[in-house]
Amino acid sequence: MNAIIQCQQLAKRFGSKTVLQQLSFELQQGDVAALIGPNGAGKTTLFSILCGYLRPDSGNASIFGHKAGSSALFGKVAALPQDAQFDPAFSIGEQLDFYGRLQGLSSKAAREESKRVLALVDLTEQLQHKAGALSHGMRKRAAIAQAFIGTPRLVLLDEPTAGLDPVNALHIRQLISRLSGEVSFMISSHNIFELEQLCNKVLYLENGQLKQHSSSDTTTQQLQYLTLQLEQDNSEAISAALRQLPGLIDLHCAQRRELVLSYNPQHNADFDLAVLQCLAANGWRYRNLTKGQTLEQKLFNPA
Ligand SMILES: Nc1ncnc2c1ncn2[C@@H]1O[C@H](COP(=O)(O)OP(=O)(O)OP(=O)(O)O)[C@@H](O)[C@H]1O
Repeated sequence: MNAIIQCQQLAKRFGSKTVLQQLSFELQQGDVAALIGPNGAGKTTLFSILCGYLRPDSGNASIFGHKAGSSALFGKVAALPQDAQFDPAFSIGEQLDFYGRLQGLSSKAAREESKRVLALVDLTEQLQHKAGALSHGMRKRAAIAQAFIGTPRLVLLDEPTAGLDPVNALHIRQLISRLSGEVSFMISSHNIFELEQLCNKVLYLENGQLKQHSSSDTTTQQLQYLTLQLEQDNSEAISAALRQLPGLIDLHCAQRRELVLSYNPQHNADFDLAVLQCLAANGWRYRNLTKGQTLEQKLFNPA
């Protein structure tokens, strides 16, 4: 097996707060791996260590056999940081050219590369546009394009579809799926549904610890889903209470007044009942609670 990422006993603290604890896992060539976990679980910290932006306090992280962040990985590993931004003063093309030049391309080759990666995310027309003239979704797609400059063999994407509408999110998933034959991916997201469609491996982080590390064949297929439509704008309070329920794997706000929960019925066979009991105990009214596929899956993957 060709390991692309090997982490052994990785640990990281910020001051007195332990953010990652004794994290050990391996990803193989061709894997599309999901990194999931609640807010503050340590996903971005792990990404930052893998990218070489942060050093672990102890343990090892290696990529293609080299220490994370080492110069041997230059051009082989690319990342989309969670809050990637473009400079509003320059055009998208100029900024992508700059990243291409940093990778050693000539001006002409960098311009061709900028066009190629913008075409991947359907932004060919926006080459000359400044970032400020693009919608949030377009800026996000341009940032994803930046991660594909050159020929990276591993791409780390932190929340690649956050803030995108369902159609744009679908385009990004299709792009990842199309490229996954040539490139290995590690993707962090709160949207477990998209990860289920894309990923063959799941890393579940909670409080800086790896709770599950397994193939999606054996993990996500065991998961069940609930969509909870609320009567009022009290999703934050309800989410906080539901996150305490045993068996919960992920919870996200799919849209205003709609929460989507995934859970492992092997950990809690009566999870749906527990949700109803929690709502009743707090006097929270809801409009609808459904089991199964999301609207997005029904709309875009009717088969
Ligand atoms: N530079 C820092 N200094 C101090 N604490 C930090 C720093 N970066 C992250 N943390 C803390 O480390 C913990 C993990 O943060 P991290 O951003 O890795 O979580 P996450 O899983 O990516 O969260 P989210 O899903 O909200 O993006 C949090 O408690 C956060 O407050």
